[in-house]
Amino acid sequence: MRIAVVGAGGVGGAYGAALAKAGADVTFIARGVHLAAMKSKGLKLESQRGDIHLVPTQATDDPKTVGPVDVVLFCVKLWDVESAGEAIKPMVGKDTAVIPLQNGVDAADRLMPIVGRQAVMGGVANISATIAEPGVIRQTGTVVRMVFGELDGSRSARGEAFANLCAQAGIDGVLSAAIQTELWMKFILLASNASIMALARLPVGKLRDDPDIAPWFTTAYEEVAAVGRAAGIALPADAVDKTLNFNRTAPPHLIPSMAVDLLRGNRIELPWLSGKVVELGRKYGVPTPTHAFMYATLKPYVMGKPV
Ligand SMILES: NC(=O)C1=CN([C@@H]2O[C@H](COP(=O)(O)OP(=O)(O)OC[C@H]3O[C@@H](n4cnc5c(N)ncnc54)[C@H](OP(=O)(O)O)[C@@H]3O)[C@@H](O)[C@H]2O)C=CC1
Ligand SMILES: CC(C)(CO)C(=O)C(=O)O
Repeated sequence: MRIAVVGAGGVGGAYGAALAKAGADVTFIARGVHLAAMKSKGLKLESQRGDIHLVPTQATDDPKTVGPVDVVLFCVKLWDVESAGEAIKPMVGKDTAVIPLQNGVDAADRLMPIVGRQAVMGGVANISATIAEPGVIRQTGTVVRMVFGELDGSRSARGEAFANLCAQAGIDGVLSAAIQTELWMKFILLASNASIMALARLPVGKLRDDPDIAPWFTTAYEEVAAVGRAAGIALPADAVDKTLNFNRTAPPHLIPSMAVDLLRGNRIELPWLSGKVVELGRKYGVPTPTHAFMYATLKPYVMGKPV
C-alpha cells in the first residue's frame, strides 16, 4: 500500500514511522530543517513502546514527484489545511483516500472543495507526540490509536485495507461507521482541555483534582456537547461523563499540543477549537460563556507570543 504522510510532525511522524516499519511504502511530505534532518539522518521516533529509526527515510517537499497514492495521512496544523490541501493534489488519484487527522471538527469540510468530496474520509488521532528536534519525534504515553471512516458511514474497501495495514503496524486502527460522532467526542475533550491547559500552562495531572479548577472541565465539556447536539450530531447521553472519565485516567503529564505550542511561543489552533465552539454556539443559539472567556483570553497568543 502506498502511503503519503503530509506533515511529518508529532502525529504524521509517529504514525508514518510505525507504518513504514511494518513494510508499507511510506513517503513523508515535509519541509525546512525537519526535512533536511530526515534526509541526512533518517526519521527517528522515540517512544516508550520502542524507538524506530527509519534509515533511509523516503521524504520530499514535492508531492508531484510522488504521484497518486492509496492513502494520504493529512497531518498538518489547522492553519495549513488549505495550503497543504492544494499541494497534495498530484497525489490524489481516482481511488485515493485522504484522511485528515487534525483536531477540531472542520478539516474534512475544508478539504473537500480542494481535493474532491470522494477522496476525503474522516479521521481522529489518539496519540500524543511532538517534534523534539529536527528529524526526531517524541511520543508521550503509549497510546497509538487512529479512528477513521467514510463520512457517509459506509464500510469501504479502502477503509478495510487501511485498517488491516494499521493492525500489521501495531496501530490500534478503528474503522468507524460514525466518524462524525467520534470527531465530536474528541472535540468535547480537546477543545476544552487545550484552552484550560494553555491558560494554566500545566498538564492534566496538575489541574484535574484541584477543587477550584475541576468544575471548569465539566462546564467546558457540557458547552461543547450542547453545541454538538444542536448541530445535529448523535452524541451518547453520557458523552460528558465518558469525557470526564477519560480525563480522570489520562497520564498525568499529558498536555494538549495547543498548550505545547503556546509554551513554545508558536501559533496556536485556538480559532478552530474554543473559537469554533463559540462560533457554532452563536450559530445554533447555544450559550458558551466558558469557551468565550477562554477564547478571548488566549486570543492574543493566536499568532505566537505577543511582542
Ligand atoms: N501532536 C499531537 O499530539 C496531536 C496533534 N493532533 C492534531 O494533529 C495536527 C498536527 O499536529 P502536530 O503533529 O502536532 O503538528 P506538527 O507541527 O508537529 O507537524 C506538522 C508538520 O507539518 C509541516 N507542514 C505544514 N504544511 C506543510 C506542507 N505544505 N508541506 C510539508 N510540510 C508541511 C509543518 O512544517 P512547519 O513546522 O515548517 O510548519 C510541521 O512539520 C493538528 O491539527 C493537531 O491538533 C491530534 C492529536 C494529537
Ligand atoms: C493527545 C491529546 C488528546 C492531548 O490532550 C491531543 O489530541 C493533542 O495533544 O492535541
